[in-house]
Amino acid sequence: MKVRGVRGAITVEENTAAAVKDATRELLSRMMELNDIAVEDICFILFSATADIDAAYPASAAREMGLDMVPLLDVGQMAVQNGLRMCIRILMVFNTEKDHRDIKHVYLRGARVLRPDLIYSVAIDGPAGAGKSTVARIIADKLNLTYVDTGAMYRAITLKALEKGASRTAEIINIAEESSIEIKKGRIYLDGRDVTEEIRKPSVDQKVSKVACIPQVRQRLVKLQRKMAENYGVVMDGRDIGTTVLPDAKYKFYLTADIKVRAKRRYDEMLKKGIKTDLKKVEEELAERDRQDRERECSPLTVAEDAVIIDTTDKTPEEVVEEILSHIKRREKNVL
Ligand SMILES: Nc1ncnc2c1ncn2[C@@H]1O[C@H](COP(=O)(O)OP(=O)(O)O)[C@@H](O)[C@H]1O
Ligand SMILES: Nc1ccn([C@@H]2O[C@H](COP(=O)(O)OP(=O)(O)O)[C@@H](O)[C@H]2O)c(=O)n1
Repeated sequence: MKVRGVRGAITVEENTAAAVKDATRELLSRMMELNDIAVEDICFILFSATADIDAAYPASAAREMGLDMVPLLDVGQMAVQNGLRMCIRILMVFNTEKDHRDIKHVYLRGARVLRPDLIYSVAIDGPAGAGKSTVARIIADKLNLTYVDTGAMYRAITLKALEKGASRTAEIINIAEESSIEIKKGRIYLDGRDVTEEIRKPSVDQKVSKVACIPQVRQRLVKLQRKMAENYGVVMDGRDIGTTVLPDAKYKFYLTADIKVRAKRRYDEMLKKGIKTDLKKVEEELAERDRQDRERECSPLTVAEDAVIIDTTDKTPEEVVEEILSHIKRREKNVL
């Protein structure tokens, strides 16, 4: 095992013990979760706070989280003219097998401005089967960003509506408003239940675009999606990311491919999962879903003005990833 360090920072809105402890807990949990750090792997943790924070020691929140066997030290942050105010910084040193390039440093809330080179958003939109999720996952991994599959969120609401036999718009809106949806380590949780596989069922495929047409459902999910991108650097894929969810995303891509090729990809995927189907039927369903996604009134599938369009018809996923990374590398110096 090697000894490595991970950095993090977060801002607080007010100088109260509750705000300091809340922020410290949020930051520490996120640093440990993203880097697979167990308590027994931590060597020590240093905390600093700017001079405008004196309501509580950040380390006291760590102790309350069960890190009382870990050496902890609070120090005052050096004051620099016009430096970020109300900020808590953390340096955690721990044992790991990871390469230092794979360490995910975490900058939350107002502290994002400290490392714009690490924390930015990539939006990937396009129709079904264009290859969005395949490449988004790889890109997120290579850039140390968090992958957010927004289609999975619409699918989760659709799954719950099917399970509850809810078909009226008002009932579906209610489900969207009362449900908890979380994405952790590439898996999607609906009210705490892992539904990653279930949301890919053909019955969900058939209904999801209808659910996604309901403006109130979109409002609720877009709010959650923006919150995720506010807190972490993300690669987010969907239909309206570059146009509506993250219109200020630093990078925007629109993937497309011939409908016959997209249908064949989806058909092969289903065969692999042991789902017997008919290629023509898959193509018809895909075309119908595209139609509903393009024609709906609320945030339809369109190309953002500033998106780079990539036709993946004759490209392998590796070629698409290379093309996307070549655009990003022009502006980001840390990308290999
Ligand atoms: N460029 C590509 N060439 C060939 N197959 C691909 C390509 N991109 C994705 N695939 C395959 O096509 C299927 C659909 O891709 P996916 O990434 O799920 O598309 P989307 O997220 O746009 O719906 C997957 O089985 C994936 O392995
Ligand atoms: N940002 C998004 C993402 C998905 N969706 C809807 O959710 C459906 C499923 O999205 P998905 O990305 O899982 O679909 P696939 O392309 O993977 O089949 C889409 O057909 C859209 O109707 C949306 O409206 N807006």
